[in-house]
Amino acid sequence: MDSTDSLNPNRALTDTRFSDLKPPLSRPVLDALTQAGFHHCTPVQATTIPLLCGYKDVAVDAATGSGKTLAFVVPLVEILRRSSSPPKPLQVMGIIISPTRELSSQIYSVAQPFIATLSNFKSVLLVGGVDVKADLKRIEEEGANLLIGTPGRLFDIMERLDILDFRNLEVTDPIS
Ligand SMILES: Nc1ncnc2c1ncn2[C@@H]1O[C@H](COP(=O)(O)OP(=O)(O)OP(=O)(O)O)[C@@H](O)[C@H]1O
Repeated sequence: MDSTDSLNPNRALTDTRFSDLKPPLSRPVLDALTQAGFHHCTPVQATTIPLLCGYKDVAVDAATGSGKTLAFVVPLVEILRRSSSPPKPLQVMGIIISPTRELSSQIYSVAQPFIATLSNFKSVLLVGGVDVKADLKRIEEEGANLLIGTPGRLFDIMERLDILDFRNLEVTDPIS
């Protein structure tokens, strides 16, 4: 944490520990949070993580630095952990879209320790400024279960790579 972080008023912590949340987070995710030095939730995390873990649709508008990244990465990984078997290499289980390369890279880095708790699960960063052919080759060779990137590159990859299986993302329940 740098000196500006400790002065960041948007990141005030609540009394709620990650280990207090209901439904409870899994042990590997709690361990990854502890390892990263995160013990108490920010307000946006305390509010949204339980809702998302309960499969609610959530839209959040919160200040910069308020901890939104973990607020969606933690429930995403929790939900992925509920799957009884690891996905096939080209089975896409989730997509995180963000407007800039920098934000996508930041989300990708923050997500890694949590993604690492999933077995046989591959996340890929897909942003402009990198040779698209290299992205395609990497996906074909290593697989892609979670796509994190910017809209242009994600769309490009989806158009070019029909071997990716998006069927798991289809909405099966009407939103009420
Ligand atoms: N529960 C927590 N405890 C301590 N630090 C935290 C916690 N959650 C997030 N942080 C830290 O707060 C900082 C801001 O978090 P984050 O980048 O997720 O905010 P954000 O709301 O997504 O901001 P932005 O809108 O700029 O993307 C990061 O340095 C992150 O490591």
